[in-house]
Amino acid sequence: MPRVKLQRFQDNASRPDIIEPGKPEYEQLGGRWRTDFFREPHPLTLEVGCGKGEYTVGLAQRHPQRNFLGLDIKGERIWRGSTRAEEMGLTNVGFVRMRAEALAAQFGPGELSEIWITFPDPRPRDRDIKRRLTSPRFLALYEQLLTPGGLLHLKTDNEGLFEYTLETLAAQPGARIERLTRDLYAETDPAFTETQAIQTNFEGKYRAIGVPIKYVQFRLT
Ligand SMILES: C[S@@+](CC[C@H](N)C(=O)[O-])C[C@H]1O[C@@H](n2cnc3c(N)ncnc32)[C@H](O)[C@@H]1O
Repeated sequence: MPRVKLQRFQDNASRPDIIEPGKPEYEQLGGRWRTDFFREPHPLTLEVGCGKGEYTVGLAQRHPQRNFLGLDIKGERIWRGSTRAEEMGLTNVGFVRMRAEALAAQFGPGELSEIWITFPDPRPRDRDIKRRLTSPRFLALYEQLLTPGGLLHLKTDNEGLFEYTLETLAAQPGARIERLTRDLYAETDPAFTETQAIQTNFEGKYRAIGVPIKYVQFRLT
């Protein structure tokens, strides 16, 4: 393994803001994240597939009265988010290295106030539908972990995944779409201002080449 990567993994192992396999808190904080992990027991927002954590850190900076967790399977990406949060002196942000499939082992029922799904891998092949982060299997998981009426947000460049998600929501009893746009940055409605304010790494790349960003905000209950 390259030396820099190894060093980052070692950093992750000693950072209290990162929960990952091998640490005593891993899969032990369910129902207690707000009180036992964060400094203040504020409402908790989770970003699934946070990559380098720009969005989680950006949200945490804008909302000091809330707590934010970025989740990703890649330790090196999480290291970047954690490093940025540390440089900014943020105390309302953390990261967890795990697969989203195992969410129910990490969080208690109703523990999350909001979930962001930002530029998930589109998984276009039929045999990978189950792995899409907005497939019925994942929506059922999110519903279990969200407070009743909790908000979900999807941002994506990918038309196929976006339309798939809308079809899935239409077939989901109780699901309600609150806001929807197929071109977020063309919107002048102030309802979208907050969502335009922070960009993920992938979002910046797609915007730079003129790909419209799709966004939907919804509730499952
Ligand atoms: C296309 S990148 C987007 C990263 C970031 N959200 C952004 O917009 O810049 C997708 C991210 O999701 C993570 N990921 C994909 N499948 C995952 C899974 N099942 N559980 C956790 N993370 C996953 C990948 O490691 C990657 O960092």
